[in-house]
Amino acid sequence: MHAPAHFLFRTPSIRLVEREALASLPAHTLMRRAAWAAADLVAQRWPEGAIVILCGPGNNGGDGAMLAALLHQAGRCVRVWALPHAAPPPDAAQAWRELPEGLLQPGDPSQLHPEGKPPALIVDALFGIGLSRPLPDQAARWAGWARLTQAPVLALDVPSGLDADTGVAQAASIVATHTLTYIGDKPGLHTRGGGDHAGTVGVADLGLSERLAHHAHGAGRLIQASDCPALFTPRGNDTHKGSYGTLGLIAGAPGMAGAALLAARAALYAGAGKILVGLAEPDSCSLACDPLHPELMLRPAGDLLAQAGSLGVTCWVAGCGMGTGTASHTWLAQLLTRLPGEQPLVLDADALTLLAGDPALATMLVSRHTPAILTPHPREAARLLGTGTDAIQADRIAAAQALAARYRAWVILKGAGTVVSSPTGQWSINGSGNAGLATAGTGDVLAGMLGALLAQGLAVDDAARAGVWLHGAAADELVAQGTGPIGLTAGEIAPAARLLRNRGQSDARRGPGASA
Ligand SMILES: NC(=O)C1=CN([C@@H]2O[C@H](COP(=O)(O)OP(=O)(O)OC[C@H]3O[C@@H](n4cnc5c(N)ncnc54)[C@H](OP(=O)(O)O)[C@@H]3O)[C@@H](O)[C@H]2O)[C@@H](O)CC1
Ligand SMILES: [K+]
Repeated sequence: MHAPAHFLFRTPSIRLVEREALASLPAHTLMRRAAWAAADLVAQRWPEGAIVILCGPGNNGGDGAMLAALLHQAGRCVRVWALPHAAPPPDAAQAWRELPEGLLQPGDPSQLHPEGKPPALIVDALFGIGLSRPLPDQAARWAGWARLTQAPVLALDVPSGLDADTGVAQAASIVATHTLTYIGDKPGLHTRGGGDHAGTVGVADLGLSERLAHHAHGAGRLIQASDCPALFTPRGNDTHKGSYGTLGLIAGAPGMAGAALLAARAALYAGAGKILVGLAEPDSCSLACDPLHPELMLRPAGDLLAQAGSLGVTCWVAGCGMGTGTASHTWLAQLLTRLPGEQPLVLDADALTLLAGDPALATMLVSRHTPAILTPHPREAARLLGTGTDAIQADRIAAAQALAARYRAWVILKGAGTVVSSPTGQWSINGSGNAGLATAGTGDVLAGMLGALLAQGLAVDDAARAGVWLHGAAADELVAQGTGPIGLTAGEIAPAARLLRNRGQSDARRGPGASA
């Protein structure tokens, strides 16, 4: 539970550390360390069988060539194919000089056993962090061949074709089952296409972790269970419902009551003491109570807001299926400016659309003392920034930071590898979750969970990180049980999250050694 933070570094920081190390270490040291780290991994993970290594024209190709020499010395059957390289950089040139004769193959790896056994392992050393344009046709063909073999693929540093900073993958990118990344972990391996292309990610720091630590101020973090200790703090016996907060939820316009119930039930399962649901319906509620969860208290949104002062609400969530009409606009403005005190606030879905459409609401949000949490998906983020979804997805970290700065809020940019940014631009990427979450209602569940954690007194930064991690981890738990990713339903996430919190809490009670 107390693992050190797992940092993520963008390419300029990695390049800086690489340059410092190259200047102070004997020639070729780093590439040798990179190749040794890969050779160790291959020996452990794929101890037998033939290995194909695909090399590119730069230092990533040099890593591959040096790895080939080491594996050959260890008695492994290795074949190397290389893209044309006129004048490789010095480290790579040295690696090619050291490559034993006979390993470098002419032609194309697809000619290798066309109908026969695939190699035990394909190593992708085509391109690393130096890829600056579309993959050349030959590399694209080799990547396609590697996919067809269905052999395990180990990418050195970065799967070729995947952007190490943004996770944007070219169509022809290598799809790796494993990635051994060098010096420090990289955001592009964990957001957008990173999850699909990098497989299991390991880090070889090449002895540079201390140097890299000097650059941690601009780095991000991968959110893991160990970053969310507050989720697993054991509850005291001498507590009551008031100890765990009262959540006020403004959600569920006519036809969208499901969104309100999903969010409210998720908040209940995430441990909120009391939940008041203000249904976004004009006069009276079409739903008197939730028959499955009569614990939830339902009333019209207007009534809930009018009574807010006497109800002791400790956190508000607004937006899930709330609608974007005049009444919803009024309720949102009321939430932002006219309630007694200033409780933590989560804005989702329709609340974000309203915000994007009215600068006056944005001004109210920015004027809050305590930053709110915004939970846009990429299309909502595009509306909030006045741009297109493609621009958001082209650099999700930059988009989350820009949103956080513009609205002076915590931003949770949803999607594969959810990005969290603080109002001042400190960013993290969620390390949990899977494609099962790509279904209606999961956003409502996340909003409800975040509200519940805030209502229970978590600080906004802890709640933002813990909420996204718990939501993703619950989906991972469901997949592990066979309930997804296909057909996972949003309503199943909350009970799985409850299980994880309680399991982690009882592990915490048992003390060190127990797993969350
Ligand atoms: N330096 C060190 O000590 C260490 C480095 N390490 C390793 O080096 C990797 C970075 O090496 P790198 O900078 O040489 O970049 P890399 O990814 O090999 O590719 C650049 C080459 O590809 C070319 N090129 C680019 N795009 C292209 C395209 N579409 N189509 C065709 N060509 C294209 C580009 O040509 P140019 O753009 O210059 O014309 C250049 O020749 C890093 O990921 C790690 O694996 C580790 O060993 C640790 C120690
Ligand atoms: K690579």
